[in-house]
Amino acid sequence: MRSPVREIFVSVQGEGPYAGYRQIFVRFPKCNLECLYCDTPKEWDMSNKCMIQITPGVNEFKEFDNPLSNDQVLEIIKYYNKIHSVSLTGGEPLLYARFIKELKYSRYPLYLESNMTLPEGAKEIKDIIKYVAGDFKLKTHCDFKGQYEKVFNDTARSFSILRKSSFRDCFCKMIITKDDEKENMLHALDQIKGCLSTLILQPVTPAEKISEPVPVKKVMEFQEAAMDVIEDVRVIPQTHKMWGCL
Ligand SMILES: C[S@@+](CC[C@H](N)C(=O)[O-])C[C@H]1O[C@@H](n2cnc3c(N)ncnc32)[C@H](O)[C@@H]1O
Ligand SMILES: Nc1nc2[nH]cc(C(=O)O)c2c(=O)[nH]1
Ligand code: SF4
Ligand SMILES: [Mg+2]
Repeated sequence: MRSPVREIFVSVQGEGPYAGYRQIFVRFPKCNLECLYCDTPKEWDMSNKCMIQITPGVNEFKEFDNPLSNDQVLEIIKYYNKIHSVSLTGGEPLLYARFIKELKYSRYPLYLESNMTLPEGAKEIKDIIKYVAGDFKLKTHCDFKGQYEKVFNDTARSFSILRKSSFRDCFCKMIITKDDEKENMLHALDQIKGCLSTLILQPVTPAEKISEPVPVKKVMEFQEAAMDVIEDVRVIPQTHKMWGCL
């Protein structure tokens, strides 16, 4: 099987409870959502090459023709040493669940970075993902075109499918902007609390369409309220942006 891949590189995980671990990032193109704060470019067509990093930390890339086969991706993964896990990200990796299923013989464990809105994709890959970094998008994060209730329910279903188990860790990242309301965060958390090891409150990094940061007081209030629901609630901003790694 083949899939378009935007880029493959080695970096240090910058978000959530695994921040600091050395990972391979496999970034798929395209997404089913358009979050206002998204820091990943959207434009993509099949004439784009897949950019493969040669040396970790160095911005030199080899170009591969798209789409890539599973075997090619597995070979590229094998090429890098001393890796904690392979972050499957995007865009939205669950759009490529059938392709990801064929990466089960990866040299390193698979770490899914997902918006969790595609439960059918979640079902396909639930047995091969060791780490789930799942976002729960709140109402203000994009234009849900009147469909937020469906997105909300699909997200809760995906968390239930990919819940923590003896084999798998599952945590949730909620991006917090100045416009988010505590009640919406708590309503979301209530649906998924039994599926998680940890809730990460990730203050938005100001981007093109969201230029203002979230006030510290707001984040502290969100954390305090969330701790009534689950024990482990941490505030961790995107750390890779601080030192300029990919
Ligand atoms: C680019 S997304 C790709 C994976 C998947 N589509 C998702 O949204 O989880 C990776 C992570 O970056 C986060 N992110 C993107 N832009 C951000 C920003 N401006 N501030 C904080 N987090 C951001 C997303 O919320 C998500 O947790
Ligand atoms: N260093 C680093 N950490 C990350 N954690 C999640 C990322 C993503 O874009 O999915 C990301 C990323 O792009 N870079
Ligand atoms: S779901 Fe992820 S990739 Fe898609 S727009 Fe939102 S942050 Fe960007
Ligand atoms: Mg990123």
